[in-house]
Amino acid sequence: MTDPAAADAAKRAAARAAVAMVQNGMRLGLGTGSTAVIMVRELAARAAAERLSLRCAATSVATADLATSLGLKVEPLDAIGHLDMTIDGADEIDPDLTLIKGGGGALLREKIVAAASERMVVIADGAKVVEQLGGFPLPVEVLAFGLASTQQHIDHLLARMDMADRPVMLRQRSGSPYRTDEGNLILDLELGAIPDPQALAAGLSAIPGVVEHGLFLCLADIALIGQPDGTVTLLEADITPEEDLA
Ligand SMILES: O=C[C@H](O)[C@H](O)[C@H](O)COP(=O)(O)O
Repeated sequence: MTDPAAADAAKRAAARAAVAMVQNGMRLGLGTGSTAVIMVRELAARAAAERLSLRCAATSVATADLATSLGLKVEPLDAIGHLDMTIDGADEIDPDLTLIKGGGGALLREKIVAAASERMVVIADGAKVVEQLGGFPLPVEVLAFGLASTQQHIDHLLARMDMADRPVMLRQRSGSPYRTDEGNLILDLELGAIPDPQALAAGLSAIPGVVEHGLFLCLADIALIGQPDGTVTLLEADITPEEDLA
C-alpha cells in the first residue's frame, strides 16, 4: 500500500475492530508502532467515553508515554501479572500467523508482553499479509558486548540454512547504532525469504549474544486486517479465508 492516507485508513479500521473487542475490567498489552499508536488513541477515546476501567502494560517507552498522556492507566507488566489481551501491529504475517516484528525496535518487550497474554490480536493493513516471511528484514536484538562474534555465529547459521551471504545490517539511527529500550543493538537480516521460520528461530535463540529475534511463533491468535474502505478481515491460524467483520 503506497498511498499513506489509504494505509492509515486501513490501520484505523483494524485498530477500531480490535478496540471493539476490549471489555470493561480487562488487563491489556499495548503494542508499538504506527498501527499501535492509532489503536492506543482509539482505545483511550473509547475508555474515556464509556468510563472503562482498564489496566495496561506497554511494550515500549514510547507507547507507555503516549497511553499515559491520553489518560490510560499504564503499569509495569509485573504489577499486573497475566494479561487478558495484547493488541499489537506486525511487519509481516504469514498464513500460520507467524509474524515478523521489530521494525520499530520493540520486539523484545513485545514478545514478553504477548507471551504474558491470554490472547494476542494482531492489527495491520493488507500489505503486511504474505505467503512466505522474509521480504521484511528480520530484526534480531543483540548485546553490544561481543557484537562481531555474535554476528559471525549468525552468518554461520545462515550458511548452514542455505542462506549464505545474506546481508546482515546493524540498524542505525541518526548516524549512530540504534539502541533499544533495553540498551541493546538490532541486526536486520535481509533474507528475502524464510523457508523454515521454526528452524531459524531455534538457531537464532541458541546463539549467545542474541537477546531475542523478531519471529513470533504460535503467539498470535487472530489478525485483524484492515482495508482503506474500512472493512476488516479476520485471519486465524491455518484457516483461510476468513470472515468479514465490517
Ligand atoms: O517494533 C515494532 C513493532 O514490532 C511494530 O508492531 C511493527 O514494526 C509494525 O509497525 P507498524 O504498525 O508501524 O507497521
